Amino acid sequence: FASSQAAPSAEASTSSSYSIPSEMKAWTYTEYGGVEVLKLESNVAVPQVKEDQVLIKVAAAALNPVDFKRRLGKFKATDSPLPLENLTKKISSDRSGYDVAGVVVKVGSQVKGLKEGDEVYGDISEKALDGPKQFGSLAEYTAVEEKLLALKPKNLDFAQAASLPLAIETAYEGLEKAGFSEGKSILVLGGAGGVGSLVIQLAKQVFGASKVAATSSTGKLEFLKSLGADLAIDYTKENFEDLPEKFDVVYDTVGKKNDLDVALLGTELDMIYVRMTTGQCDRAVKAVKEGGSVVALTGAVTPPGFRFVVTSNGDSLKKLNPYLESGKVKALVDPKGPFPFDKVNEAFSYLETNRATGKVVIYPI
Ligand SMILES: NC(=O)C1=CN([C@@H]2O[C@H](COP(=O)(O)OP(=O)(O)OC[C@H]3O[C@@H](n4cnc5c(N)ncnc54)[C@H](OP(=O)(O)O)[C@@H]3O)[C@@H](O)[C@H]2O)C=CC1
Ligand SMILES: CC[C@H]1OC(C)=C(O)C1=O
Repeated sequence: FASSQAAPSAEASTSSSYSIPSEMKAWTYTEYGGVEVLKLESNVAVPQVKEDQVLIKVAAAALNPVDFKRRLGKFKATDSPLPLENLTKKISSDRSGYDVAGVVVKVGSQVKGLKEGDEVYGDISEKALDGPKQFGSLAEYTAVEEKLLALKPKNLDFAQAASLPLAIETAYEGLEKAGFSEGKSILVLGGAGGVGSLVIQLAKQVFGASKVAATSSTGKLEFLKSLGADLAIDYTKENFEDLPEKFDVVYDTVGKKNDLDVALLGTELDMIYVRMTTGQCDRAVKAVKEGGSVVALTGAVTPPGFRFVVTSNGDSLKKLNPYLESGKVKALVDPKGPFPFDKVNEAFSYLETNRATGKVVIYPI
């Protein structure tokens, strides 16, 4: 079968004391579309490790919106090719899943800092959109460059660890790019989501924010405060940009509203019309102080806002591990999960409601 993996050279990987199969169970899709194109296949090729990679026996994975956006074909221009099915129905690769936590079972010949048996976590694709790996973490095994991984925090189980990488690296990278620092104030749009819930915590616990405000719907306001938000704003009742207080940084994790949100909210039509006709970034720039920064993760960007795409980096996780191991920063697994491996389609259906609280995790695998 065709595969993006070059045939590993003899010295690409060392032998392993673990017995590793040639095929595995993995979630895959061979065409773009909704959750209905997702299939749990049992004859997917186990990825070969390159010299700088380790093979991980996956214990847990987490879902991110980029997974379903890719599956819908939103990024096909820069995406890796779809998996191929050959005559004997072998599937070349599996695709979904960036976040992984598991055990190293094989190391490439150039790997220096990891060994078999290490418990690790990370985001497996260095560039989320620019040629992401053709295989993903929603599988029994996955291959990842050593530089993208860190040892799992000792106090976290695999499900908690898997919930973190892409979201915490996005939160951290956005705060860094915004020049956020001690004594500054921040407004987090989408404070209850995977990224927003970590922006609140990092701003408070790692960067030393003077004030953290955040938005969510009515039922999640206390959750925002439990994360460290000093001010929880109910977006179904007030527009944050109308508040007199302005902030040094506004971190927008919401971007454009989608129809589904309107359907769910369903009340105060005027408020919804306002929200529907203006993206959050248009509004975010009205809440930032002169000379402040507006971080945008998705959708149209209004100056002085800027948008970036997360870069996976194990060193960021290593830097944040002490905050996780001390409990200052908490991993947040959405209480509707974790979802077992055979329920990934249900997990995606839930994530795609845009209502997840913290992270949607797949465990056990
Ligand atoms: N550029 C990049 O590198 C990255 C981009 N992203 C993008 O950022 C966005 C957020 O990602 P992620 O946090 O994982 O998403 P989630 O699926 O976790 O977001 C769900 C959360 O969004 C909240 N929410 C929805 N609408 C609003 C609103 N109008 N105001 C306030 N909160 C709202 C919901 O709270 P409630 O139920 O109260 O509405 C819910 O808790 C996605 O579009 C994702 O694609 C994510 C990571 C990296
Ligand atoms: C351009 C934003 C895009 O990149 C990631 C990782 C997402 O989740 C997006 O929407």
